[in-house]
Amino acid sequence: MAAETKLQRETRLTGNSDLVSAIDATLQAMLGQKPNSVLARKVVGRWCQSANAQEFKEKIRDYLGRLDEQVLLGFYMTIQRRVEMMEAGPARDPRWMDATSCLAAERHCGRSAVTLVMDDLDFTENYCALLKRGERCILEGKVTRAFGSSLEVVVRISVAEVHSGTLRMVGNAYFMYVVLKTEAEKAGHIKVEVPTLVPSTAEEVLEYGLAERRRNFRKKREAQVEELVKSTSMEDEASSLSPKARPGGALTFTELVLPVHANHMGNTFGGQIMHWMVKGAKTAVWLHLRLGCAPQERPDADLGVGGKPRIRTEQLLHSWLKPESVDTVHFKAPSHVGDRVVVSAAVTRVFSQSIEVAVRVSSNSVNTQDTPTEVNVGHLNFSLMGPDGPLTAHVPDVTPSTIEQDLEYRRAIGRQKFRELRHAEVKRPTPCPGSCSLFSVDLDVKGSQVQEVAIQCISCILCLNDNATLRWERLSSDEGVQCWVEFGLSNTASVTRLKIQATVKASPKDCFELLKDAKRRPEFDAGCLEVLESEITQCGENADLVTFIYAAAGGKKEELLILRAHQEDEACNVFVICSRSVRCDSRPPREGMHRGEVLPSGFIVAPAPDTNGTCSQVTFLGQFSQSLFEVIQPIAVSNVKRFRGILETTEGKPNSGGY
Ligand SMILES: CCCC(=O)SCCNC(=O)CCNC(=O)[C@H](O)C(C)(C)COP(=O)(O)OP(=O)(O)OC[C@H]1O[C@@H](n2cnc3c(N)ncnc32)[C@H](O)[C@@H]1OP(=O)(O)O
Repeated sequence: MAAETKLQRETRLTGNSDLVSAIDATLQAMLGQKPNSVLARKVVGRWCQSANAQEFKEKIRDYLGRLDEQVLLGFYMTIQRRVEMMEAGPARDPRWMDATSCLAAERHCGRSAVTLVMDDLDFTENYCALLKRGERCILEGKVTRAFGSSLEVVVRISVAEVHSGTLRMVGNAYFMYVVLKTEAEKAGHIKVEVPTLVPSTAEEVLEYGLAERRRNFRKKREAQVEELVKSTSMEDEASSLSPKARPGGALTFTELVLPVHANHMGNTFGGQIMHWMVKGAKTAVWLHLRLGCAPQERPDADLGVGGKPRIRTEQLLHSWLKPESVDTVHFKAPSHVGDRVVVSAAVTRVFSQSIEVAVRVSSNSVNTQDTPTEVNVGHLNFSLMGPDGPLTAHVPDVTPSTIEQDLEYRRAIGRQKFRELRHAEVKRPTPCPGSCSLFSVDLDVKGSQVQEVAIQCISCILCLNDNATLRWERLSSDEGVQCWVEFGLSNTASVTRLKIQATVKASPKDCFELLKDAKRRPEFDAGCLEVLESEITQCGENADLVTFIYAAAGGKKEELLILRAHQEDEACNVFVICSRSVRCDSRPPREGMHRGEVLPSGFIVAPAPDTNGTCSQVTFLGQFSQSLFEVIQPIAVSNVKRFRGILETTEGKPNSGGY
């Protein structure tokens, strides 16, 4: 895309009515004047022509010369922030995230599905600053796990920096979807099942496990918040109801659901409801801030929640709200085109680093005006940012005046504790340099988890073999050994998969016995230098934990801690053995040795067609990071040839010599 010229940018921004009316509102507050969109447009134009705040101050002198210099400099920052937020629109607009997650959910189910819950909306980077015009914002939706009639989808937001060619993850959100029943299914009380999802890569296995935990948290949220409120200390309770009440900023507004607000099923688009909720929440916070400002004549009248001097009106002009997190937004019931959607938002509590707003949404059709149905509830958290950093500690807290406000105020602390608890529990491990954390899973050898990981590993290999959506391209066919490659999405984190197949003149059982014997691995695997026999631990009947010493790229040695899982189907004469790297507290990396890691890979051994079980079809399925592909592919092909060589010359008898 050709870069936008300065003039094109100015034309675009001065023609943006949202931006112009926001600047107009700020000017009205600063100058105490009537709406004047012509002036606002001119100010935006001058801002576009200025390279920095100083230049802006000079250029704007004829319009706003009477304003204090500091105010003008702050005003420059305000416009900058608004433009950044506006340009980051697609990334943070919940409508885009909802549409993305819906596409992923419906693709998996092959039928219509609706949003039930959205949560864990987190932005890890200052996405507004990253997402400049001309950069590509990529929203990727992926099903993490299917349950019964529901499934979880993660939406990852990244920014592709066109000039540097890098892809940076800036945020993510999780959605629960439920498949929509047909009229016949509803009438017959038929239970609908979503197709199961078999994770294949380590990343998917990790998300798969965490999805279950996240679901449990969602389901027990309300009860657990109540528990946490009960356990809140007496000091917190004492700070609640007070005769000197200062209720949180609150407002209610009504929206008419038009066809443009509805999704392809005629329901109000979940993302549209979230958009209204965000609008309501932000306005409630601004009201709270406006009403809670220190009076000009007594600037030190009262303190903010963090014990800092209360925020002043002029500071508000240069501040902006940063979304911190969105607690579970639960879509309890649908609303439809023609409904009146009523959004009520109220600030419930101000913490030293965040401001919580409760938003309730109800809906009713024109003939049920007096009996609205609650369709949605959510809690959104913001922090107040100024040109020099956070200002939340300067914001006055809510002092509840009614029993309902008091209840919400207490629950806010329960919700905050719940958020912390959930984050600690479902947090994805962050890679630490030099340690194996990219592809490995954490393992407690004595726990039941070993069996679960073993089964997932087997499923992963079977899924790779059977998955009709994978695109295998034939790479080579040499001495009866065929090799295919499957390239994933070409982004930095992507994985390359390799399939190698050969017919071996030996029974599937003999092939399997050779593969299963960890000590014999170096006989056919050129990279495997040693197997630490004293470190082979049996984990139940179908798995073992083995430390291998491998030759890593560059000739250095590295160790791999591998969980090997196997499955024997004697009746069908089909055997599967696969391995993946793990982390384990009882087996830390030995001193001076780098611990490498590998993604799940393995062998499927089955009778070769038309050989009556005397010959086997051996299929190797491997997954590697793309950078290693060139090195690994020829080694993997030659390993399969060596493996075949051992079995065809020595009949694979245990310890019968080798190479
Ligand atoms: C185009 C983008 C998508 C959209 O925008 S859709 C528009 C926005 N969404 C909506 O309008 C949906 C409104 N909600 C509804 O209509 C109903 O709540 C909905 C989704 C049909 C479900 O109703 P029911 O069938 O009565 O619910 P149910 O109790 O049988 O549960 C169904 C599945 O959901 C699960 N569930 C319920 N509460 C949960 C929670 N708090 N956290 C996580 N999962 C939860 C429940 O376990 C069940 O799943 P499973 O069958 O066990 O897998």
